[in-house]
Amino acid sequence: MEAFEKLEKVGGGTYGKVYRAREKATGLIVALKKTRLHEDEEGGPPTTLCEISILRMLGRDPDIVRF
Ligand SMILES: Nc1ncnc2c1ncn2[C@@H]1O[C@H](COP(=O)(O)OP(=O)(O)OP(=O)(O)O)[C@@H](O)[C@H]1O
Repeated sequence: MEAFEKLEKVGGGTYGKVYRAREKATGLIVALKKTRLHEDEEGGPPTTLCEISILRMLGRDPDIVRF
């Protein structure tokens, strides 16, 4: 999170908030999604892991971040 500067909130879904943000190193404007993580769920919430795995599958698009 320290690598990004939050600019403003652009939306919110069931699982978290989405911010317009700037990557400090490159100046790139990105959508930053902050999800609620529950410490008692080992490895993270299933819905968040599912979304990350789908984004990884789409990872060849230059507009989608790589994990
Ligand atoms: N890449 C993006 N660029 C601009 N706005 C975005 C982006 N991603 C999300 N948003 C905004 O944030 C909102 C919430 O997105 P998020 O992915 O958290 O939830 P959702 O999938 O829309 O809803 P839910 O999780 O409830 O099904 C979106 O409706 C949209 O307004």
